[in-house]
Amino acid sequence: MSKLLVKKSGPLKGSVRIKGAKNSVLKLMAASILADEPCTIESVPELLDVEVMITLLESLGLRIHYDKEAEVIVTQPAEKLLCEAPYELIQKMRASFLVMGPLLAKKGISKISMPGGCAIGARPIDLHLKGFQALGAEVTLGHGYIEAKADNGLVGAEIYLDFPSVGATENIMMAATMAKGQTVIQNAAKEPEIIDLANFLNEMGASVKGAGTDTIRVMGVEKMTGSKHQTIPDRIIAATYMVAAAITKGDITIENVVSSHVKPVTAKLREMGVTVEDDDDCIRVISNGPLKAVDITTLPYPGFPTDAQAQFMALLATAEGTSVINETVFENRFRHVSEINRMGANIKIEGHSAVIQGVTNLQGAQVKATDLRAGAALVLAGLIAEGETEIDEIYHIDRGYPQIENDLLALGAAIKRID
Ligand SMILES: CC(=O)N[C@H]1[C@@H](OP(=O)(O)OP(=O)(O)OC[C@H]2O[C@@H](n3ccc(=O)[nH]c3=O)[C@H](O)[C@@H]2O)O[C@H](CO)[C@@H](O)[C@@H]1O
Ligand SMILES: C=C(OP(=O)(O)O)C(=O)O
Repeated sequence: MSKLLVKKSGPLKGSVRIKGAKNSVLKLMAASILADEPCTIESVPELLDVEVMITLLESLGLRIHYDKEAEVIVTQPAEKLLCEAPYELIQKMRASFLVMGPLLAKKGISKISMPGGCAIGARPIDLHLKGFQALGAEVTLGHGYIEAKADNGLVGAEIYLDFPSVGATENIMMAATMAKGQTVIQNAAKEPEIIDLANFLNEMGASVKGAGTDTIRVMGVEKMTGSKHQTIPDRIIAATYMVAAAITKGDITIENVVSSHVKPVTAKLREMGVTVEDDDDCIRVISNGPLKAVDITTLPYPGFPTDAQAQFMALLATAEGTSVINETVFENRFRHVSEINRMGANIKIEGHSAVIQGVTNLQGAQVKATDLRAGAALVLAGLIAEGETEIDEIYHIDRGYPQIENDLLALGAAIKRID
């Protein structure tokens, strides 16, 4: 199994270009199920999760061509679209569940393995299912599978989400594209990835209005065509490299980023005493003084992203003073705490909060990535820890960072992958 070896690296310097967002591209790929014609998706990063989605779509009958060099995926509609997604694929990646909405819209039936909990929490799918039921689907559970069926097709409805779930908003939005009449999703998630998906759906002939606000209106259409779409840049990878600059007292320019997507991250770095210069699509992060402790509460967008929480935990581990991180999005997203503490940090968990007492330095240790962003946090901590840090179970990191070591090497980090 591969590992990453990270050595104390000194200030990282230079520029890095951000690739397409994992959390957007997986949904765009799922949405291509709806099209009667080929779809072209650009800026597709080379990630494990993308491979899983390709396998899943192929298992449903779509034909996929992925040009990794050009970062382009072309999807061809299935001659006979199947509607069942097995456990093997769903358990590998939660975003697999996002094929349910499009399948239901297109075929009137879909049978998907129930996704289990994962390293960051139980992650139920009740809001997705309530949405499908409101659209007229009959939902049954049995033998570990969820079957949703609408013999006479879906019918538009008003749906209020108890929580602005990203996945539920996306799944319901896709299901509603071909329902009869209008669907209104209230308390919808407002993440940039939702807007990207809505734009793609509209380019395919759907009528989705209000994405990016808390009320999304979808007017059903009869048919969806092909489309060509460029994926938005990955705001969480951008945030990770912003932290890399801050933690190593470096100077990194991040290119191909939408600055407004990382505002909460920029604000927290500035509060810590880091200089952040931002243009619309480029951010320079310069860090040379001491880092101040700050408090952070994760929230749905435009709040501070839970997907950047672990990386900030690594950063705050050596800030001056005591910081508190409140995790409000997932109920169990602190598994990285014990790993960062193995490196000499002083972090205590109190319910949904982590109290971080800054220490003067970290020490390299053998640690393991417990989930994707936890892994990224350990890489960041390894960059400033005395000696060498050996990170195991890095397949988690490969789910969401295309060859993280190459980006960091180019910025001057001492990092290598070993088998
Ligand atoms: C592939 C992808 O895009 N993943 C992102 C997506 O995950 P995902 O779409 O799974 O996240 P959600 O916004 O749905 O989940 C947020 C919270 O709502 C709860 N919930 C969700 C659905 C539901 O039916 N019932 C329910 O209780 C979840 O357990 C969690 O506590 O948004 C999260 C929140 O920004 C990010 O951390 C993930 O990186
Ligand atoms: C939690 C994440 O992804 P997923 O929802 O695919 O587990 C993430 O991207 O940080």
